[in-house]
Amino acid sequence: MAQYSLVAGSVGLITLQNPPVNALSAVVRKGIVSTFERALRDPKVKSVVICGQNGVFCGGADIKEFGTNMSGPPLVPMIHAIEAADKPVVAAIEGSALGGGLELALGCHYRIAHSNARLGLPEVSLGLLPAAGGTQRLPRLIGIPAALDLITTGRHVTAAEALQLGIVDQVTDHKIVDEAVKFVLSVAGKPLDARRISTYPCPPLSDLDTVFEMVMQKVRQRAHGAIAPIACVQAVQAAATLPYAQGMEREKELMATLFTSGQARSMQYCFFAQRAVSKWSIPSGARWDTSMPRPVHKAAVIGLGTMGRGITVALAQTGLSVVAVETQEKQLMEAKQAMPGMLERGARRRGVSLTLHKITYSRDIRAVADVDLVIEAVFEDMALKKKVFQQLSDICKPGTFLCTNTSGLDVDHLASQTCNPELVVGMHFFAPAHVMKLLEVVYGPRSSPQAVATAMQLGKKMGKVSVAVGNCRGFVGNRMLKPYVEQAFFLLEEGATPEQVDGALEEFGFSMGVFKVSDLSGLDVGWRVRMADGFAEPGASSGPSARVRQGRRYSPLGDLLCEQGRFGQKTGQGWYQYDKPGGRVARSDPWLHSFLAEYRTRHGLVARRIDNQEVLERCLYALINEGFRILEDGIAAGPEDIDLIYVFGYGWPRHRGGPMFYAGMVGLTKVLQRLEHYHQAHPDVPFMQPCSLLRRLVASGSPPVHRWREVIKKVHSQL
Ligand SMILES: CC/C=C\C/C=C/C(=O)SCCNC(=O)CCNC(=O)[C@H](O)C(C)(C)COP(=O)(O)OP(=O)(O)OC[C@H]1O[C@@H](n2cnc3c(N)ncnc32)[C@H](O)[C@@H]1OP(=O)(O)O
Repeated sequence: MAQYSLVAGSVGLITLQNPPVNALSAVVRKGIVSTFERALRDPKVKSVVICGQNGVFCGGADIKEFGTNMSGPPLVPMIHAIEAADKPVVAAIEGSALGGGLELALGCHYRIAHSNARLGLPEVSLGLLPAAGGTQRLPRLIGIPAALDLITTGRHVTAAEALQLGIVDQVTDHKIVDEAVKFVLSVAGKPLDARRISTYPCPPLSDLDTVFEMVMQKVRQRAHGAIAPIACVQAVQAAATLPYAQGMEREKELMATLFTSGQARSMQYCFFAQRAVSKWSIPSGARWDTSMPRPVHKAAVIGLGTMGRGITVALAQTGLSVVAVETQEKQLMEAKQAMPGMLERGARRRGVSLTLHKITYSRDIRAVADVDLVIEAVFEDMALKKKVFQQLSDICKPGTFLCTNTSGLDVDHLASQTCNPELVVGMHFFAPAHVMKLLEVVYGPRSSPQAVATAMQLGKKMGKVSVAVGNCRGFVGNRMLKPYVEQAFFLLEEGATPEQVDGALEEFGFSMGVFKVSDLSGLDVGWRVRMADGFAEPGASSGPSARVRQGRRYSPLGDLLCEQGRFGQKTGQGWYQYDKPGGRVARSDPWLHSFLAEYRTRHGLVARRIDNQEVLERCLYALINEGFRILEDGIAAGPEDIDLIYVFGYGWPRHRGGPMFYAGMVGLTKVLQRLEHYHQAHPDVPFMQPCSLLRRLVASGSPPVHRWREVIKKVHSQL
């Protein structure tokens, strides 16, 4: 609702009240309309201030209302009425003014912000555009280039930047309502015509067509198939080329298309999924709201390779004291040299100034004796990690949490090396660890609720999307990756090329196809794992049984490339070729194509024409099927956990909502049928055998994704 009061004798104060973010629900809109009419009617009232309760102006339209029969007064006429008023209206902004919240403020005649405020039009990240006049008013106020930047990226700006851009008229450190009242009294009686943004002409820009062409090209490239950023550009183009009223019509038209698109549904699902996974619960019964995290003031990182450096930077950026340990002199020196640059670039990326970081370096693991939490990030080798955990257990003060950054080794086995296994959890970061948003927090059967809560909270502090997952080989993300990569290899054997497979996946929306990712992360990483698992053996990749391992179909293609020293970007050759070792631009490699042709001949395989539909179905449905197994095994608590892991850690396009949500969009019956079809065609590929949870969901009438947990609960209760 909206509360009304009269202050300073002549100012009508409207306070938005809808905790926690004062979203513009139907009741709030109704409240604004009625209180505003009251203020206009009251002859005592000479001006109006609009603010939000509890330190937040407004988090925008109520996202929960989208997809329902929206009732109550619509935003656009409400904002027009505010702008048209003949009494001055000031928006008093503190906390957030986002989406519809900022659009409401843009309808006011003046805007004052507290220095803590963050403003933005983030609708694009919900698959929408700012359709309450935002695409028409913002370019008129701050010019086309700046408006395009804010609207197409959805980025939030600080009060200081908002002032610089001209979005707000004043920034204050004092109480926002007091300042706004003072301000509105000072402008009483001044003409308002020049304060109505909708009447402004769009600031002229030379060579408008070229500007929009270039922006559109850039936005399309970044969008990976998402339609909202493109609609945002089109709406701003309307602001630049049409009178306001026609521009508003165009905004409405474009919004209508987005609003009903599957993409908007997917992205809004991701928004709520992100909040849902922070409310974690694990099979032991421990939960986010009953498990108290312990404060972490000082942390340590063991091992300063690529991952260790990134983790150290991510910890230091949160203001923690960090002890960085590396036993090898050369690696330590390199890390010391690299870290300041990483911190500087990180500050620039986050738009904050570089502060003094408290990192101390040591070659001696005993330097971690007094820290609250250690993250081990040494080479991915169980024997080495075991040794480190034994040492840590001896050295660290009682109660220190011991975390491992393993990407798939048994966390419980590491815990068993220590005197206090309840203090051990996995903290699986993704490279580069100071940039990538995902963190898998891996609990073992003995991890204490406090250890899980502490790792989850530390992740949040580091700005990560932290997802609690159970302990199994590869956890969630890497476990699902295995069948996906396996299918990609099989497709090459059957006639596809890396370019075709990657092209199909990139067209689907992945920022990089599976083979480009493999080249980037290094083919040797998977090779080492396959060797440890007894799949890849030197010499076994070319014999008559090369394509069968442990009774199932196997492709030794990756092993063969590694045997040739083709490790990807780092060696300048992998599935593609690069201009030099460390090169980044993938080029098609004729050698690889002849190698594939020879390989097929050697194994009596006849290349066939494979269409992109088959590429997508085989790679994605194999991955999704494993996702269902993970849910069935209780390794992930719900589909949201899996979806966020894929969106934030594996480049799954957000506008497709994550693999499990996508399966629901495609239709579970169809996914099941296609898996059955492919399993029949490839009975020696166990990953294609449909998971029983998927069958169960289909048998239960394919409920929507938010109801899967009920079915999963039933399955677990019957075990
Ligand atoms: C018909 C349409 C016409 C016009 C176009 C207008 C469109 C819009 O305005 S779309 C909405 C645009 N706004 C946003 O995208 C902002 C979304 N919210 C946030 O970014 C953040 O919540 C925040 C920065 C405002 C606050 O962050 P934080 O303090 O970290 O809190 P949480 O994110 O955990 O949120 C707390 C709580 O509030 C719920 N919530 C937040 N924003 C909205 C919203 N706009 N509508 C509905 N609910 C919202 C969020 O889900 C959390 O709920 P739970 O506690 O139940 O998890």
